[in-house]
Amino acid sequence: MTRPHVRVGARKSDLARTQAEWIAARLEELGATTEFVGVVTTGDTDRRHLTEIGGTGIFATAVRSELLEGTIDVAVHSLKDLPVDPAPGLVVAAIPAREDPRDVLVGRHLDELRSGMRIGTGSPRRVVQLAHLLAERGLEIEIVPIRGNVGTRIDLARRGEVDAVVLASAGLRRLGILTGHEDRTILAGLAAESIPVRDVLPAAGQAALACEVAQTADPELMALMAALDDLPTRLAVTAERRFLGTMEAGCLAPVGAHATVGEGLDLTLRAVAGQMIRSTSSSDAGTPLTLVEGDAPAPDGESPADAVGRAADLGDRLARTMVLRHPAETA
Ligand SMILES: NCc1[nH]cc(CCC(=O)O)c1CC(=O)O
Repeated sequence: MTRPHVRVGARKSDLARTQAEWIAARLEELGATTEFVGVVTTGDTDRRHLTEIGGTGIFATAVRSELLEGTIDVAVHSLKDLPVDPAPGLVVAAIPAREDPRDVLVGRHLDELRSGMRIGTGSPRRVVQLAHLLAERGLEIEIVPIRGNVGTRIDLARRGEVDAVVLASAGLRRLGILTGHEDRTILAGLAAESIPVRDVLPAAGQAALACEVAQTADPELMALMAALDDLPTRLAVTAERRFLGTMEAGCLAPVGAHATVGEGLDLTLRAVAGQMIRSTSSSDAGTPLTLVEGDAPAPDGESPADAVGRAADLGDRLARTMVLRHPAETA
């Protein structure tokens, strides 16, 4: 029998390529041969701020077209960058076990932050939660909009253009920049500290990968995908993404959502929504944050498909609670 050959496509950034290579390595362990196909996306060529380019899925769209055209067999995405609405003709066939879902402050440890410092982040979700956290600690810190890939953002802190930046732990770990399990550490010569999820909730799907294939993919490829799928991760991200979907919030909305999966696949979901901040100082953090939390215990003898349904219902239910409690526009 010949080994299946899988063309694995992703964006061309270092992180996207590393993630695709990780998936390719898993597929090779399962007996496949693989090749990497790099795809250039609008998000990579347009230097404007992401909130200005607008639209969701600017990173995913180009990679998805390659799938639909049949030039690649599997698209590897960061799940948090993948629009919640399914793409016609495509299916997320595998969600492997998630990495550390937390954000990391790079440049200063949390207790080294002082009024007058500047923190760089382009994410509205991070802005609203950091502003709130810093104001609570009596700090007046300017939050500066930045963007760029992981290396570019770390360099801003290294060169002192900002005192610290905020990055996803998962990206840093996948790139091998962050290692070890201490919450406070040194990374590439800079202070770094993982921010507890109770202080800054991650983006829905953060730290998880999504392997997307054509609905018409052959059974052999589908079997490989099934072997990569991790049910606890799928349940957690299903709850988080359904929350986002029901809120009608995109990946650029100031919304965080994080689900944990306990013994026997019991689920807990916590989510936060802020309001679009126009000012960028943490002293003006009068913007209300609304927090909601809910759980969905697993019944005995539940099938995996029913568990996914339960996760989706939890996300849906919590989003409805959020919409009732949260005052104004969140998108
Ligand atoms: N927004 C871009 C992006 N998309 C996925 C990751 C990293 C890892 C992940 O969440 O899977 C990052 C970088 C970051 O937010 O620092």
